[in-house]
Parts: sequence; C-alpha cells; structure tokens
Amino acid sequence: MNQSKEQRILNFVLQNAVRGDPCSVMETIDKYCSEKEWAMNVGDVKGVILDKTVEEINPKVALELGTYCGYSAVRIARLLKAGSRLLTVEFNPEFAAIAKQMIEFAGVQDKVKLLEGPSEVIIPQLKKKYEVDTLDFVFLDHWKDRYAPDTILLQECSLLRKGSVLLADNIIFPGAPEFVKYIRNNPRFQCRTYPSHLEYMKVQDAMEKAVFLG
Ligand SMILES: O=C(NCCCCc1cc2cnccc2s1)c1cc(-c2ccc(F)cc2)cc(O)c1O
Ligand SMILES: [Mg+2]
Repeated sequence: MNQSKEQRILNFVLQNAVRGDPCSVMETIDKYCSEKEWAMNVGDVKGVILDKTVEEINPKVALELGTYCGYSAVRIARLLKAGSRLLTVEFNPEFAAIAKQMIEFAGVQDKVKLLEGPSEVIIPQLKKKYEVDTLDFVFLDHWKDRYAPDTILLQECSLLRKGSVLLADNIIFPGAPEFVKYIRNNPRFQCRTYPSHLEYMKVQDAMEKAVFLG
C-alpha cells in the first residue's frame, strides 16, 4: 500500500533531521514541503508570527486545534517554559499517529499532550478530563468553519479568562469569513490582523490575533 504524503514527510524528518532538535525538525519539514510536496503546515513565514505571539504571552496552558503532522505543535512547544503544556487536538487518526512520532522525534513530548477527536467533543472535556482551568493561548488551525463556533464554545465552557489570546491561521486563504465577522464585531475581543503569505506559496494569507477582554 503506497505511503501517504504525511508519512513521506515524517520519513524525510526521521532520515534528515536531528533527533531532539525542534528547530531541525521544523527546518526539515519546511524544506520538504517547499521543495517536494506542499502541505498545510503553518510554515516558516507565518510561523514567525506564531513564535512572536507565543513568546509575548509565555503561556502556561496552550491549546492547538488542528495538529496535522505536528509542525506547529513542535514550533509552539519549543518555546514553552518548564511546567507549561500544550494540548493539541487532531481529528484524523492517521495524522495523529504521524504527529505523535514527529513530536517525540523533536523531543518535546513532555510538554505536549495530543488529543484525538473533534473539537466540539474535546473542548467540553478540557476542564474535568484534562484538568484545565483556563487557557492562556489558543491556536486555531482546524476546519475554518469551526473557528467561530469553537470560539463560542470556549467561552461557554469558561475556558477563556481576561487576557486569553486566540491566534487564527488562514483567515484569507482558505479563509474563515464567519470567524472574522464574529470576532471583529465582538466587543469582548480586541483584534489585530497580521497579513502574511500562505505556507510555501506566493499567495496572500493572514493570521488574526484576538485578545479576550473578559
Ligand atoms: O484545512 C486546513 N486545515 C484544517 C485541517 C482540518 C482537519 C481538522 C479538523 C478538526 C476538527 N476538530 C479537531 C481537530 C481537527 S483537525 C488548511 C488548509 C489549507 C489549504 C488547503 C488547500 C489550499 F489550496 C490552500 C490552503 C492551508 C492551511 O494552513 C490549513 O490549515
Ligand atoms: Mg493552517
């Protein structure tokens, strides 16, 4: 049975990156996906916006919706201080299996908990099952039509506190129009748009940062 693109990306990392070195894993994925096969990692350009946001917040508890191959989980986890943790949610079991291996190879497995399932099921479990009080940072990179409903669900589950920061990928391409409409007109969020480019392409994209005002 021939390999998936995601398996080929993992194999390229296992063969070319340095075990235990998150930057080496990120660079190797970026090299493969810009030179050989495009894939929907946040990538090296938008990745800098993600880095700056994480460094500014220095989250104790971070949530990522949309793990894929684990590129942004490695990117976020490498910046987390001792005792901080990232919960990352993936819906597709094949992708989750790849991401698990990617996270372990990068050596950030002690900071990352990979949860499998749809966001609307996992989010309501975060408090009781995963011992979350509130989230300091949320990276939205899953189904674009789930960004708005899941932002509402996070509020309903009292998972946001004054100052919690959401960062959403792809608000231009593929686009998340309902989320943009919801968040920018909502007095409970302070929003800022970061124009950028789609991963590995000369296509316009952007990320939206939204601070919950409580
Ligand atoms: O769809 C994208 N990401 C979402 C994958 C959804 C899987 C999940 C659903 C779900 C539900 N619950 C919990 C966890 C999860 S994970 C995506 C797509 C493009 C793209 C695609 C074609 C193209 F031509 C140009 C760009 C670029 C991107 O940066 C993306 O992020
Ligand atoms: Mg994305």
